[in-house]
Amino acid sequence: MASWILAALLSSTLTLALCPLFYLIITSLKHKQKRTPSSSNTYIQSKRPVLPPGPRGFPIIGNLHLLGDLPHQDLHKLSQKYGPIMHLRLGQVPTIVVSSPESAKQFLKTHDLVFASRPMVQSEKYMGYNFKGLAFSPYGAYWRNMRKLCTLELFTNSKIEMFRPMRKEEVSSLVEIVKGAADAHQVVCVSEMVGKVVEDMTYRMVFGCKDDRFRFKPIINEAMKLAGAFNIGDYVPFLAPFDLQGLVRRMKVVAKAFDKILETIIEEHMRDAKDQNAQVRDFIDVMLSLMDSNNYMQDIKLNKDHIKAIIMDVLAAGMDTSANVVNWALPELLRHPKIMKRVQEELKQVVGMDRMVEETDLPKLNYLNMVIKETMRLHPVAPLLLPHESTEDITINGYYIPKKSQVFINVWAIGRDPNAWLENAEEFNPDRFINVDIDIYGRDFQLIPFGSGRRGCPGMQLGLTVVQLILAQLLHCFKWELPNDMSSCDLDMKEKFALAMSRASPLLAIPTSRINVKNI
Ligand code: HEM
Repeated sequence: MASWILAALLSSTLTLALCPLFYLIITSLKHKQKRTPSSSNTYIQSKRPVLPPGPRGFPIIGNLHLLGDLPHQDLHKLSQKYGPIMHLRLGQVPTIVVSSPESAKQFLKTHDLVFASRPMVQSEKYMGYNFKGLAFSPYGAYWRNMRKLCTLELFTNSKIEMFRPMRKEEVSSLVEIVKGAADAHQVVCVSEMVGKVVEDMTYRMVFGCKDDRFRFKPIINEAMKLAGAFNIGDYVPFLAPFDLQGLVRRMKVVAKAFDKILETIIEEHMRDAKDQNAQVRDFIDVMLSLMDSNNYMQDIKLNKDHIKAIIMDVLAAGMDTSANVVNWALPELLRHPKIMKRVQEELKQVVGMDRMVEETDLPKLNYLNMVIKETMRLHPVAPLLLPHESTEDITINGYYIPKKSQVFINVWAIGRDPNAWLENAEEFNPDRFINVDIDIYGRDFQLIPFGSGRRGCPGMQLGLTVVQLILAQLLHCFKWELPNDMSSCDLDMKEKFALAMSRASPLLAIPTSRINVKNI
């Protein structure tokens, strides 16, 4: 971070003409005029709405220097000083950080419509077919149509149901591989195996198969890295043409590689669709069938680029998110053996010891579902959600929020808010949900790992089904221990920030078979 800020400063001093600098200084001064001193009371008492409190910034970079490798944690610390609605300037972009359940409700429910847009970032321009995807499209008719397409055609309950046999097959292959390792007393890389099974499930849903030609993972990993990076071109727009970090160059490489594979796959699907007996098997078939039909997509004639952009979103949004939840839950259970034992007792009661878990068992696994909630409270895979953007000036709690402010909802901080989670907010304790009516679907603002409101996750049900099934199966079929006599206190729980936050180091563990092996 520091190196590219320095690079930006140096090159801006050396290469920029005077005009943009004057413009910047004047813009900075305008921002400062709207600010008042740093006590939050002063803000509320003032008659004219003022920006929320926040740290002072430097010209050009604003407060960018305050964000390190784990920006959600840096913003959490700052919000402890400046309050639950805080203002920063990241480069030239006014940014609001929201860090309490009550204020999140104001942004995502009371004023949902005003904050339903997304900032127009370079990654989406270059890798998202010029804003044709769903996740990073600005709010408007296009986004509404694409959202309808996804919720009415792709992520429906009937589609989730249609892919149930496929999920069963994939989880059974995972169990077989782990069983092989258990029989040989081998250490397995849980993170890698879970990542692979979610990846294969996603390919089969989107493309109808998991052909080795379609190994998108390295491309998606690079795309996620680029989309999650703080790109100076987004924050100091007049520096965008210089591509100081070389990110745009890499985005173009990703876009080209992705497009080449997708073009082949879509062409193959189009050829197959000409067959009279062709069936709709996967997401591409569904979208191709909408290309020629008169449908609800007013004014939008669906073409290949729309389909490719939606596929990019589904691969990026669907794979790492679900895998990361499982990869945070298992180490928490290894660190808390009593909780692990309780989950396994529940599995024994509900499923029995002579068969594997079926999806019909999942709603009955109450304690497992509490473990998942608790995991997502402490380890939300999108700790700042995706950035929202305001479409008009608005005043909230007496604070002026300018149009085109970027808004981060810090769900990582909200999950640790001691006012919302009274007892030992930092402690992993699923029992806190016993007889407590807090759900995970966006209704209760102290727990919103899928966001809430118009931009909330449309793949939530699908993601949760995958998480529950894999976790239940791994815990039912196997006992788990840490390798090399490692104690649970030594388990590294460091985070790696990205669009989907993962563990910094992969989880290694030793499985031992737990249920009657003949029935695996
Ligand atoms: C456990 C797994 C998942 C988690 C934790 C998760 C979380 C999220 C979050 C936090 C957002 C942003 C909400 C906001 O900005 O307010 C989001 C958006 C989105 N998610 Fe998910 N997600 C998961 C699984 C999935 C799956 C499986 C899919 C699709 C296959 C998916 C598709 C999307 C899309 C398309 C958006 C953008 C929605 C929009 O901007 O309108 N997600 N997700």
